[in-house]
Amino acid sequence: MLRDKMAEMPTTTALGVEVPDSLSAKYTGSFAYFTVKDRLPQILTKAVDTVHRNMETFFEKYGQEGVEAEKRAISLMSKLRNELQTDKPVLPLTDGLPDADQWNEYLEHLQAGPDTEEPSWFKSPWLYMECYMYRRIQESLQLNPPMCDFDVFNEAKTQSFFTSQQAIIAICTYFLEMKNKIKCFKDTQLKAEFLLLAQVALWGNRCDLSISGGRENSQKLNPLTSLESLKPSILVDDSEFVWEVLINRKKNKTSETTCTRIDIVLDNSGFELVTDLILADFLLASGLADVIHFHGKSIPWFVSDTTKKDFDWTLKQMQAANHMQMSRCGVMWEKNMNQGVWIYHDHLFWTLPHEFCDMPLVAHDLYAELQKSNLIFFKGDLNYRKLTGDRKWSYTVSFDTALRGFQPAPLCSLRTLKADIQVGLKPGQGEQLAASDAEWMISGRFAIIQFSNSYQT
Ligand SMILES: O=P(O)(O)OC[C@@]1(O)O[C@H](CO)[C@@H](O)[C@@H]1O
Ligand SMILES: [Mn+2]
Repeated sequence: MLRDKMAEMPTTTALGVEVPDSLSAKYTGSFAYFTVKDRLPQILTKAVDTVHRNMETFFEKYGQEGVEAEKRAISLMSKLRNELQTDKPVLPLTDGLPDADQWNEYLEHLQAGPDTEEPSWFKSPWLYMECYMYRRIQESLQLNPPMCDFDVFNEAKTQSFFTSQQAIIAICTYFLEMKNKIKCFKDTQLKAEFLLLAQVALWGNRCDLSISGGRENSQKLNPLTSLESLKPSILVDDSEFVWEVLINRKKNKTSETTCTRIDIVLDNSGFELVTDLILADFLLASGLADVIHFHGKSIPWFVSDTTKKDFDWTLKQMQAANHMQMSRCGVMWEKNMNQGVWIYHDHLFWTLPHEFCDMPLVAHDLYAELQKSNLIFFKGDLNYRKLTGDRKWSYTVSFDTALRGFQPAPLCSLRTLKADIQVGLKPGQGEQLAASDAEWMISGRFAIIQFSNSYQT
């Protein structure tokens, strides 16, 4: 039973460091508390409004049956909002989706845990409760066909793509001009371009619709013009180590058969996804990689996270754009997918509540898949929270310690800080930031490029 396995998870790290408590809304004043109290209800209200606004369309498409299904879905989401706001106990899932049992086993694990109280919104771990909310939104639709495939966040995601057009055009134009010369680049030039595109993908993570509570949050300005001024805001910059892994692998290639695989665990669709696709294209064009594996979400998640539908829509939208550079990128990227040098996965694990250190136990197939990678990029804040277990680590605990054995391959987090958790800082660095900017961990103004190479084969 998963519950028994989870119960065996050590409470100290391999280095004997006590594993701290999880972030939780039980800590009033924490970002978790503010999120559960204010932000999640806002996101839920927007989701209900979106379903409401589509009533007409549903009637045209599905007649009265569709309208009745919508009304039932709305009432389930409204009930969910009430449970959240009144700190009701967590309920098991009833929609019979393939992951429902794993969710319910996780709930049993919490119920059997040391806390005497029933798992609930303002008492249980923040990571669990926030993930659970998005899975309950899916349940409210799944239980009411033909709503099953309706994405309550689709409008916001597509809108975010369109309002980022100028920025997308700017980075596509830059990339294509650079790509035309790439075959003549020396390693120093390749390195400069890698560092630049990694930073574009890093700051692309600010375009996230969960932190904005579902409000518009796209990239309007050309991101290339602000990179230099943003460098001091990168609190941990391990990009040199990442570069070393890439260039050493390229230099030590013994034969054409040696295949370098890079994985990108995606985050938000829209502008951030385009920055990830440009980075992926560069890694292939530079010869630093031979194949890129993308990992997206299997259901609509944290408002703007990328699903397969979003990924495919973005490629189509790029190809159909009436701007040449966008369209040329879209055509190249569609070709990469068709030729199998870009591969898309959406394992159910990414939309479970688990910390990544549980992956070998809970999703051994995915862990084994990631062990085939030569380097894994994890985009964004939620992935960082899961990498580090969303726990109350002190700032100076090492990234490796916080990973608690999650080491499938060399890995790098590209994350703008939007939750009150950060490890791997220098002594005094966190305190200094807190003194100068009370919101340094939640505003998205700061970022990290954090690398771990202590993978275990
Ligand atoms: O993973 P992302 O898109 O970078 O950020 C997700 C996020 O907006 O949602 C949570 C707060 O609601 C935090 O993890 C973070 O602020
Ligand atoms: Mn996200």
